[in-house]
Amino acid sequence: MPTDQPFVSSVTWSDAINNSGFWSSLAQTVLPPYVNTCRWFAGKARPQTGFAIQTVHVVPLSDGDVAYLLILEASYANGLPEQYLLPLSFVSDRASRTLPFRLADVPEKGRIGDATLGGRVGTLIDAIYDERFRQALFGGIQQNQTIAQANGQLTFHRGNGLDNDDRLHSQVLPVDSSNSAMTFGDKYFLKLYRKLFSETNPEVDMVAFLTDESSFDNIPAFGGSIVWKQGSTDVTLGMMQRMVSNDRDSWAQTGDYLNDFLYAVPQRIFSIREDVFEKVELLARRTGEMHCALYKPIRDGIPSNPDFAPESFTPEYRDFLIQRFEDLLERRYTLLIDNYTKLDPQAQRLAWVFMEAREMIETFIADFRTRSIDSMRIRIHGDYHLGQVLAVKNENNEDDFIIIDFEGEPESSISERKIKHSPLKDVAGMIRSYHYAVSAKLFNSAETEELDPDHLQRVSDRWFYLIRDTFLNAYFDVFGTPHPLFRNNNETNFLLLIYLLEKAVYELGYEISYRPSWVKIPLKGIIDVIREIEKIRLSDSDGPSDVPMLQTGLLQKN
Ligand SMILES: Nc1ncnc2c1ncn2[C@@H]1O[C@H](COP(=O)(O)OP(=O)(O)O)[C@@H](O)[C@H]1O
Ligand SMILES: O=P(O)(O)O[C@H]1O[C@H](CO)[C@@H](O[C@H]2O[C@H](CO)[C@@H](O)[C@H](O)[C@H]2O)[C@H](O)[C@H]1O
Repeated sequence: MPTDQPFVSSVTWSDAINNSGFWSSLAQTVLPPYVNTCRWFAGKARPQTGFAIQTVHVVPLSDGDVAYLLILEASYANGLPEQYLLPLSFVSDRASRTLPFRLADVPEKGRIGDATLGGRVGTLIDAIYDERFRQALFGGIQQNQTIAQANGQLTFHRGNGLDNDDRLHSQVLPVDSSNSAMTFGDKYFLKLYRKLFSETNPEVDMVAFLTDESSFDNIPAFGGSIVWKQGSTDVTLGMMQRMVSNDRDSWAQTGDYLNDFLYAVPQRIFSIREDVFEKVELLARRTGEMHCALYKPIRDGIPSNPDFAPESFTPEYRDFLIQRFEDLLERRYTLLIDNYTKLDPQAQRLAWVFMEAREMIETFIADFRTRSIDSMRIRIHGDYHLGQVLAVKNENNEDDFIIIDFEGEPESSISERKIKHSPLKDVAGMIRSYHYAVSAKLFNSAETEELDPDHLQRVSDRWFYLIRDTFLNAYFDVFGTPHPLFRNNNETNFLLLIYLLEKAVYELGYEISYRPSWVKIPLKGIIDVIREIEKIRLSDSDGPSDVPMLQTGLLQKN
């Protein structure tokens, strides 16, 4: 618990809803130190100017008690305020014996602080750890409930993936991430979104669409959602899906396969097991099938669902992508310059090549404005990598994959996340992820510590190129080319390079901020694309000719 001072108020827990003084006092005392310890709070590193409780919703519990859903506003010295969801329960010492859970089982991260409310001594906890609250959410979804609130309504929507179940035992998943997850009887998975936006979360759109309007089975079916309706604005608070019994995610699975590969490297044996290629092909097929399911062409001039109707590469989209890329580049170059001296010499060399290539990259991106592109854009996963795919057994006990987490890129706004892209953006995400997997394994393992880095780089590249090409071939086989999504190889190559570069540049910021020792991985990815751009530039007679050549000498040493 982050504060030792108990929160004392003469207001009782059940009367608190109507007492604004109670909430402002809570927001100024107990909540700031607590929220700053929470994994889901993204504002920890920003200068904060205060917290306020913007809205409080009541959630009635089965025993007559209540929990509250707080919409907490965090304000900063710079930039716009952010809204977070904080569910709150009060466990009084007196009532604790009659509850269907033990306070002692609530983990430290779920304990907000001791409190005495209306003379009752107890503990304020994050209500996700209160079984009664979890059951209230589940019951609300099952019954399509609407609970009127002072500020709008709390509405629960039942999805097509829900059966008629009796009470199912619930649990909070221990994974620490930017959201919170709970499970119901190993059958359903409910995610509560912590950072809120005044729009429907793209994950709900995507999962509901794939469940209800496609035959794509490799996602957990849509079980329902929890929405705060405020006039015409829908704020998504949570989403339920079928729970998937899984071994691990594909990142962990690929890591295991890479262990076998890694152990042979010091003996100068290059060996990839056949089943590794089979897994890569299967994942590529599932990825292609997902994109086919998201491609709903307009028939007789009428889209089946306008939100998912394919669109062309309009001038507006091109401008948006170029602007977004230029802003990203600007932010990354600044970050790189600020952190340059902290990088090791090898990373500094790679960073230098990236900095030298700025003009060439900008010209390559700008070329996107005028290049002829007839391929179409659709809604895509948007944050696709190996960690977003669960390794499962299907009903015939065969290996398969289930795709999760359709929320989109965490750095982007919700409107941006709903913009249609070429599905090659997802393909680029997965290719980058394979590059990460092999690089992280080969360059961070004791087994290869003594090996010549240039040799290791060649081995790593060889693994990556084989896997990448296996993935791409199996992916395109799903469509048969040409396809409206991939009109010709020229367009495909160009778009793939753009999205690969964008992803690697994005990752550079993620690694500088969170895992500086991994910074070389995206830098190497960026430089690989730069080399490809070079090749295109030299062979493309229509291409720009006044861009300075790269200092290729720097590229020879990785
Ligand atoms: N339907 C599901 N069934 C079982 N486990 C799931 C399901 N969805 C997600 N998970 C597990 O929960 C973790 C977090 O889910 P994810 O959707 O990635 O949430 P976040 O947006 O918080 O990262 C996943 O890595 C996976 O282990
Ligand atoms: O938390 P999210 O899944 O939304 O994604 C963020 O974190 C990811 C790391 O967990 C990060 O992914 C990068 O590292 C992965 C290996 O840990 C690798 O597989 C991905 O290809 C690479 O992009 C992701 O970029 C970030 O948004």
